[in-house]
Amino acid sequence: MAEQDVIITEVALRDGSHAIGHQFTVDQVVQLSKALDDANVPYIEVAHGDGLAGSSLQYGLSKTDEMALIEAAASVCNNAKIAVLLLPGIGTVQELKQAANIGAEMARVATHVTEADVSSQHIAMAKDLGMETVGFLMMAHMAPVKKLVEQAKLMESYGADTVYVVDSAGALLPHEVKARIRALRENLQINIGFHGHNNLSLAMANTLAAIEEGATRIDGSVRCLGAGAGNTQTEVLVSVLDRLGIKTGIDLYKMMDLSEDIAAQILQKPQEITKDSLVLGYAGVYSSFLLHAQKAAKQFGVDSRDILIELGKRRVVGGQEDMIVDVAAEIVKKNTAVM
Ligand SMILES: CC[C@H](O)CC(=O)C(=O)O
Ligand SMILES: [Mn+2]
Repeated sequence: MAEQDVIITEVALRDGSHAIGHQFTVDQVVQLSKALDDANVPYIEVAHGDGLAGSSLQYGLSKTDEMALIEAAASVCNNAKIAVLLLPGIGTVQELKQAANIGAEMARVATHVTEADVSSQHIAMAKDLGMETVGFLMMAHMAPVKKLVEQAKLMESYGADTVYVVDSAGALLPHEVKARIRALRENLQINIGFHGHNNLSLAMANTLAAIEEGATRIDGSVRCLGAGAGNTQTEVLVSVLDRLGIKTGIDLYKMMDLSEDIAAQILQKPQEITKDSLVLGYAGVYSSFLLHAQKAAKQFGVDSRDILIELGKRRVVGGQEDMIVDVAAEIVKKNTAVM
């Protein structure tokens, strides 16, 4: 029997960046990475929430240069491999090279679910750099299964070792996850992964549905330290998989301890499904939009849920963060006209 049936990537140090306004410090990253490595977590993703070079006015400025965070994480891990996320158009092959030089061993190249073709250069470069490569198809609820398969096959043809179904909005229902993973399983030769968000309280159910259909690469965030309501909670996932007899190779007690002692201290407030994170899942909006929408709601004196619902109707995708303020301003205009 294999040592691991399911391989977990811990994403708190990248996806969790959204939840804390990209304020990670070297000290936090060192503490968490060291503990995750000690708990035998195989992959730890570290980067700005929006991937390499995400630090900007558009996406939010990082407190600490992400390269310093990546280097710090790599320097304290004995077994865990450091993964980085890269969204072509935000990050470039230059940042990828830099990350590889300082210890990143896995490149996860993320595109909108219908735009896999923009990943070919970055996947090829990651392979040239000797990195393990992942194609990350975001906002997977926005494309029909056939389209998703077509896009995943493109990533496979560029050399990706794994393709992920990414439920960025936490909008997918378990039967929708099943259909997607099954179709990928039937049509691709490479590993299939799943990345969930808990906005509709379905991250665990969706993850189990994905595993049932053959996904072997799964993302989790300890203490739900991820965008929106967070991701599938890693320590809970490890417990559930253990009960199912599915091996992750992760030490459960150590995972629970680091959740309590380190991750909980990083969160500015305990992670829960709030009215706003719930609306992300309900309306199908990118989880990373949460803090931006809340900020705009405050600035314009409107209900953040109205902004998110409208963004969902307009099918706004990553990279269109400027629309959040536009929508808030339009709601004010509309409300004033009615008065
Ligand atoms: C903005 C990138 C995004 O946070 C990637 C991701 O984790 C997702 O789409 O869920
Ligand atoms: Mn995510």
